[in-house]
Amino acid sequence: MKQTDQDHTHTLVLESRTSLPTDHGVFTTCAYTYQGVTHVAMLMGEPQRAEAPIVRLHSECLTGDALGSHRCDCGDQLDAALAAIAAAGTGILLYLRGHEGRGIGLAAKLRAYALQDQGMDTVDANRALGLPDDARDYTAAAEMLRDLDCTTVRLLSSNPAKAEALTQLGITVADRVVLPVLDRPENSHYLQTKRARMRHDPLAGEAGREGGAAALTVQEDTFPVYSTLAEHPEVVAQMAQSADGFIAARGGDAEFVSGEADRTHLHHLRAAVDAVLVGAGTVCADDPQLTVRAVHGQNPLRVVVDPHARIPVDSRVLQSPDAPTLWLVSAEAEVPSGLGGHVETVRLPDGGSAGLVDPAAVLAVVRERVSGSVLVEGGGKTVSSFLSAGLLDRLFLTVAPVLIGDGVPGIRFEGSPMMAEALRTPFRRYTFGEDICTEFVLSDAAKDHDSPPPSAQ
Ligand SMILES: Nc1nc2c(ncn2[C@@H]2O[C@H](COP(=O)(O)OP(=O)(O)OP(=O)(O)O)[C@@H](O)[C@H]2O)c(=O)[nH]1
Ligand SMILES: [Zn+2]
Repeated sequence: MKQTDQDHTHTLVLESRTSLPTDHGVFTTCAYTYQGVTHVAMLMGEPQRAEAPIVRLHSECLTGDALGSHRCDCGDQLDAALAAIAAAGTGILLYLRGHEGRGIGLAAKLRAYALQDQGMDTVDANRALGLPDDARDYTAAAEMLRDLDCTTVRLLSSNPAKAEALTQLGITVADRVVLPVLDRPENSHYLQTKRARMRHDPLAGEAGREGGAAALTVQEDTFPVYSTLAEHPEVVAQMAQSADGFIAARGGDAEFVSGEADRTHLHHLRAAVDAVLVGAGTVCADDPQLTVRAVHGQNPLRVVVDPHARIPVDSRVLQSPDAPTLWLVSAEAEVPSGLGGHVETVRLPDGGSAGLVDPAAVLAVVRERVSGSVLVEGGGKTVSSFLSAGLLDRLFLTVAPVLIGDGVPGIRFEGSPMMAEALRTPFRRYTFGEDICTEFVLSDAAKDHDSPPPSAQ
């Protein structure tokens, strides 16, 4: 790295180079001054040796980055970018000062917020103040990248205008990657406006499309837990229920308790596991396909626990050959003939007089066929039976802001008479649009697989 001339305002000055330990590891940190403004470059690895290192141009946002504002997604983007660079081991984040409020400055941005409180969107608020929609300049960023010897980059951004600006300044944007940052209730209108009026890309999982100067890659590994599940065989469950604990209305109607982001999360889980398991009631009520569609990935083995062989012959798990199906029925159950070659029928060990299925026996049959993770996906009784048998390593429980009143129950188990004995485990929280997902990390094995560890209780 070269030390550039000191006193010309139009030349870039490398002021200092040091190291910064952060939540995401130790970054090499450089201060650069250009035209009187000091910016920061956060580096990991040796990006100059990479063909096209990942690079984030992060526009300063005091409210979002430092004060935790949920009005925008800047804080989440900053965190996700540093995490992505740390995960890749190589990359650069340029923290661009002077970009506050898309270049209009902090005071004007807060005035624009006040106008948004009265109903204007982010674009019209800037215009009402007589200010441009976007006044950011990326010359300093391009100069820094040149100084760092990185003139071909993979840009972490959902804004095609950033890629175009860099391209015009002589930086090759080989690819643009959308960071998986989910909308929050408070900023979803802002993010929708950016998508509708400022050409920003949709959320990961919504759609992939060609955009701007470079092709767009939607990053698939949205949360680290997906790779954990792909690497370590765990038994996990996923469930979406209303705030009052029901997975469907009285008549069985379950469309749709949770929203789009929760569905994408479910498909990520399906893609990470070798087998997805449901009870007969779920097949009868919802006729699910149990395949991976919202994200890229392989379809897992479909397992249906159905002692009385009551699922309809024309259900999709029995009819569609998109994935193999393991149909677990009792010794006495009558099974129709002529099923497709993708269906394997297996007789469960005797469940005793009550005909109750032993989750451990079910798991043993599944384990004879797959070695990776298993996802227990529904319904309430099936997930609850695996939970109370102590067989779950993790539980993802999404709660939607809806009250059903009475309906098909979600998680229900015997529980404990005293609150002190209730099940409290380390957990993580995810905001999926309007829904909140809690990941309960139940087993010691799951805790061991996690890095960083979940928050303790
Ligand atoms: N003027 C104005 N600026 C805003 C508003 N909300 C956030 N910002 C600023 O917008 C800048 C970030 O730009 P965004 O459009 O959110 O995102 P981007 O940087 O273009 O795109 P990504 O690379 O995908 O993050 C930051 O400097 C914020 O301070 C707003 O309502 N009005
Ligand atoms: Zn912001």
